[in-house]
Amino acid sequence: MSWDQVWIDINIATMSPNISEPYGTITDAALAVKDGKIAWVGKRSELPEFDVFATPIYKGKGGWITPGLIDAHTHLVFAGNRANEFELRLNGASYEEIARSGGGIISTVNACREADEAELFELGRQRLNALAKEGVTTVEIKSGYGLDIDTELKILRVARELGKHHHVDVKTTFLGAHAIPPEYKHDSDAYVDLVINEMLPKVIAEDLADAVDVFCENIAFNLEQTERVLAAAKAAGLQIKLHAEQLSNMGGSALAAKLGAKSVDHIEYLDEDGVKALSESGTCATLLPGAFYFLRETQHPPIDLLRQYKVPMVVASDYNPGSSPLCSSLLMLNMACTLLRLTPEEALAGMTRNAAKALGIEDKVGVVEVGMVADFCMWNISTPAELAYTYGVASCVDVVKNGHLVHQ
Ligand SMILES: N=CN[C@@H](CCC(=O)O)C(=O)O
Ligand SMILES: [Zn+2]
Repeated sequence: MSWDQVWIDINIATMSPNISEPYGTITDAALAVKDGKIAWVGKRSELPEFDVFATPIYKGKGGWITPGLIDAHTHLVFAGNRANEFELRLNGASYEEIARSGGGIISTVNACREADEAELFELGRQRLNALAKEGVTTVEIKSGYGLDIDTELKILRVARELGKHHHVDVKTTFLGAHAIPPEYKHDSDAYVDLVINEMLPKVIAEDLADAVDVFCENIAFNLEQTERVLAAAKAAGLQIKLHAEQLSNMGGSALAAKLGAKSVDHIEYLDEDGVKALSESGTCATLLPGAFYFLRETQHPPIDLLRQYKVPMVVASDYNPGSSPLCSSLLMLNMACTLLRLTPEEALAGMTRNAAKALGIEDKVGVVEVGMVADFCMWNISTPAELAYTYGVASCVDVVKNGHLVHQ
């Protein structure tokens, strides 16, 4: 056998649904990489013979390999911060009150309109580095802090550039319908027209987005406006997804499911009919424990119903300056378990296999299987549950991206 690299002295949490062990585990395992793909995976004792002098061999010292982590929901290109609103909330103001009084998303919009591409790129790069150090190999980045043509395009261009200059793969999402900008305060339908008729065509012409998202909420866009944006995106051949049922039950999830959305995200107020709709359409449910924690929400997403109807659950950071200023994949695994009561295995599936599904890349990444892209992490842990159990002890010792060992 001729391989580019071989890993031994390892255990593997493959996260493959084809292996019935918890985490799709293979203990005393080996893994071989060729041409950027996983070429062989299985028991060390069954590893075919290969040229041990010509092949780099990496020894995992009994640690664990997992698929590279996938953060399927972030807003990590933004300027400024909202520490002042954190203080306001601690003095009694609610997230909705701050948004309605012109703060919230709009204050970050003002900062992003001021910032140039170089500044946004550098801020984004630092945040991407922080996620990469914790084993993230693919990230989704949304626009939505521009709310005018130039700034929305600027943010998406920066996100695309980050993907070109960083080993982490970047999937981009156009979220022009994130909030109603002050200029359209009294005519939100006209803003939706702008998003559909002027922004979206430009986004498509420059190939700046893989997907389109909307914030369907009483402080943002109603159901009819949401449907208009998502239908236009779908007609243009883009993937669709939705910020839905975060602060109230607007029925956005069922609408998104009907339109074939890849995921609905937040979903604290999702009801059983909404869960059934997700199940029928194969739409993923993205849980954002960082926002749940930081906004001190009391309404829990319907985890038991999602389990009952076998809806794939995704866990993401939602990294953003307003509702989740927490740039950490591992912290999200922990919070998904402690706050939302996922099992550590469900949480890890939510940042690997199911996250890949939410981004439409499940045929390439998200599990350690032969033929998949060689994106994986080597962890200094004694059981995969440790990834969710502990926090703050750096345990990601190696990252392999597209078959290359990353030095970070
Ligand atoms: N919910 C809407 N959008 C973001 C928050 C954005 C902000 O507050 O800046 C979210 O996913 O939580
Ligand atoms: Zn979000």
